[in-house]
Amino acid sequence: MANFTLEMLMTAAVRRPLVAGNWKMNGLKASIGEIEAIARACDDSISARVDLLICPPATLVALAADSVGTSQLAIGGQDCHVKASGAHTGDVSAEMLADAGATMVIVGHSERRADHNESDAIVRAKAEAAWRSGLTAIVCVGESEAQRKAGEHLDVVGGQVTASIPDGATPTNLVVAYEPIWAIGTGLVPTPEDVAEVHSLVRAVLVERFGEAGQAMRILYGGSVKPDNAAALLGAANVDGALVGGASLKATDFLAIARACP
Ligand SMILES: O=C(CO)COP(=O)(O)O
Repeated sequence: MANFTLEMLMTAAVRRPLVAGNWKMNGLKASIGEIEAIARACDDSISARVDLLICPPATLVALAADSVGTSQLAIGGQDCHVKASGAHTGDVSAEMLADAGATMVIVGHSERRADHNESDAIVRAKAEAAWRSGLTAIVCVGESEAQRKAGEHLDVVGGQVTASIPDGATPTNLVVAYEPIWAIGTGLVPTPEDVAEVHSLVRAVLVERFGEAGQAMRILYGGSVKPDNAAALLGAANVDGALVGGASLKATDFLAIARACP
């Protein structure tokens, strides 16, 4: 029991929360003021305990990275190609995102898996591409509503974590985001107990594969996180931050979620 308590204290100290905003296909140059407002707020007490990241559309990554300057707000991409360059019209590589000033990239978001037929193997290759360019990969996993109703959520998420994360993951180059598909953009949220159940499973899979390093890897929750439910969701066991969609488009809402980190 004493060991267990010590371990929990140590891991709590190691895992600094990350609150990340995924702007999806939203945002024009005129929206950069929201990112600047978040960057300014980063200079206060928030940045002392929480890492903040905004992933704008690819068209705004360079502008956003320039705008945040030396503040503590990081800028990321929402997807990357598996290759660094080549004949892939319309795609963006991890190398290009890094060149534009990004330090992280989301891979395997359920909208990419659904809209672009991305398999676990492709997501894994994208995470490797991210690492080759020095980016941290935020690997997304999550079950559908039908899978949840059938009681398959743990099997589905465990399988995705195993198959989507490459060998060589570390607490620095990998973040996992659990985003139940049925909670994205719907206003439906799992209970903190339901979130803790899945995050504990993800933690166990990471520790089994990566040993002690798995204890230090961050696992974010995403899906209808708002200022009024953030404290409860972020307080659940093994939740190390949030991946926020709609509520990240407004600096005030995003910052309220960041401040709700325990
Ligand atoms: O998909 C999400 C973040 O990647 C979650 O989106 P919402 O916060 O809008 O539900």
